[in-house]
Amino acid sequence: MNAVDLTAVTKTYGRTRALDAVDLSFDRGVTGLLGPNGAGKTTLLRIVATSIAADRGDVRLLGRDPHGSHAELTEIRRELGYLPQELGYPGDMTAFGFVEYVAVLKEWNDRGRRHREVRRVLELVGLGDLATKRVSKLSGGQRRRVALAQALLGDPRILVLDEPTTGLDPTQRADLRRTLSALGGRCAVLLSTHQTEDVAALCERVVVLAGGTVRFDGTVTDLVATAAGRVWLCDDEPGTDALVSWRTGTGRHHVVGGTPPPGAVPTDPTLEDAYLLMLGADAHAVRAPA
Ligand SMILES: Nc1ncnc2c1ncn2[C@@H]1O[C@H](COP(=O)(O)OP(=O)(O)OP(=O)(O)O)[C@@H](O)[C@H]1O
Repeated sequence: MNAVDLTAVTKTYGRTRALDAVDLSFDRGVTGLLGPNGAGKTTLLRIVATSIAADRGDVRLLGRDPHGSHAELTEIRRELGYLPQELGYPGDMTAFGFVEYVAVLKEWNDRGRRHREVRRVLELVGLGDLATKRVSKLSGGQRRRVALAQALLGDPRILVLDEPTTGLDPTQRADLRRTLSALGGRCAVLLSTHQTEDVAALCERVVVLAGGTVRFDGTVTDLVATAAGRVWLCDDEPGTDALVSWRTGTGRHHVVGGTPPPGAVPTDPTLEDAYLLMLGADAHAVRAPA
């Protein structure tokens, strides 16, 4: 039995088909979900987190149907942690108070056990020393870690993280990677991000979504291999048929796709190069604002 089994899952908002007959299964390990804006990543994560229902298709979480009975849903939610893209903090709570509030909602009724668990998850995200600080006074990255702490309550078997690295500085991102890779050994971690380097550093598996469908599902190494021989460094401005190119800090041009410019030297592709090539024209929407 997989932790998560999705079969022909479809979700439509009005006229927008956010997910179109998606088949995916997840078990132990860290899977990165990549895709341009509007690809359907958050919709997929919200379905796995039982926050919304699919219109069609079958969703099995830990072998159970989240919309079968209230008892089944409760059983699933006990084993599920969810970090949404945006999380509101009611009132002017401390970090400890907020995580404890979520623990109460998750029916951690024994006060002593609950307090120990809240302290454990705050330590796990490196916020032990800031537990008594008001959330409103924390930095954006620290607040994101409070949000992560609540998702880790009870050592879930399914962990759903929507853009967990947003707002984290490089040290915090490295700490988060260490925490998540350790968790991946015993639970199914599913995370969405726009940071291909986080996926390259952390995930065994990568799923690329675009337009509500799965464009790639495999290892990071296999995705990177699809770009072999299609990325170059050159001194002169590349031709117009390159998919994308930019001038690097060394003054050379990094060219992805198209025909090799004169004097171009092949270079090892990154996951970002492979991702851009995989999405082709759609990928420009991702890089355009940069
Ligand atoms: N509540 C909603 N009502 C209407 N349309 C929605 C709603 N939520 C999502 N959509 C639409 O569904 C599509 C998929 O959105 P979703 O948020 O799942 O994408 P995403 O890949 O997470 O995007 P992003 O990277 O921008 O967060 C988009 O076209 C979006 O506009």
